Amino acid sequence: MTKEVIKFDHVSKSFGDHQVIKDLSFTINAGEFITILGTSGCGKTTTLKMINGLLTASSGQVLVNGLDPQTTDLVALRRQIGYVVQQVGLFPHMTIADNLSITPKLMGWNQEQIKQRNLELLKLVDMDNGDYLNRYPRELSGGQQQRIGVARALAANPPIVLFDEPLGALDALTRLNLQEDLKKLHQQLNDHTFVLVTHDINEAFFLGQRVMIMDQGHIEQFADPQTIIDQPATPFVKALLQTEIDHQRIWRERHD
Ligand SMILES: Nc1ncnc2c1ncn2[C@@H]1O[C@H](COP(=O)(O)OP(=O)(O)OP(=O)(O)O)[C@@H](O)[C@H]1O
Repeated sequence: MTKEVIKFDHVSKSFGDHQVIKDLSFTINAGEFITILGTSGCGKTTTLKMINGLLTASSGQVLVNGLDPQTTDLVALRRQIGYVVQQVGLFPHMTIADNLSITPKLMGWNQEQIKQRNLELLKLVDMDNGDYLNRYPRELSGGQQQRIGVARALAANPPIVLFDEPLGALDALTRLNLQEDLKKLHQQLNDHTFVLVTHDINEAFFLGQRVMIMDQGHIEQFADPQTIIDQPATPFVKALLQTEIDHQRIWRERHD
């Protein structure tokens, strides 16, 4: 039976008199890998931040595992939701081990549990092949830092992980590798729900079991990639798909 883990019910969000999110309603089920795709400024990050309580809805209701993020305490929320951002957000003056331990410490785990979990986490993100735990973030490449960012979000094994443009700052090859690894990670974790924001159409369609296409604060289409390709719901979605077809045509013309 499918279980709803994230539910938006007629949610809107305004900053001053600028309404950024307009009457947004959707549900995400346990274990899904959802991508949110849209142009810059359409409200993707705002939507993600209303899931983990960093922003409050101006009207309507957000529910995460039946809880309202606004009225749930920080520790309970961190147990439910991991968060990975493009800027990685590792603390530069803390070792990788200490960065990974932040949430487990907050939850009162003992030293041995934390040590054990750190080793498991490095394995999960394919970084168990070197002595990374005692290094500082500046001693890792951008791709490795991003892997640690993912590991840190998974530290307390939250059932939901939110990713905000996690691969945006990486070169194309590293990005492709990490896309593959994120997909594998989701399969390996099995019942975890991933929600990933991107403006890269290929990334959205490769990773998302369902893709939420947004424009100007509302959903244009929310469906699996094949349905979107076969039956684009709106002129905006058609135009978005066309940009990708145009890119590929230009690429072929240049290289034939
Ligand atoms: N704290 C804030 N105060 C005022 N306006 C904000 C705030 N946060 C976001 N906005 C505005 O809300 C709109 C949506 O922003 P949001 O960051 O959600 O877009 P996005 O789709 O994630 O864009 P991008 O892909 O560029 O990150 C933008 O016009 C932005 O300027």
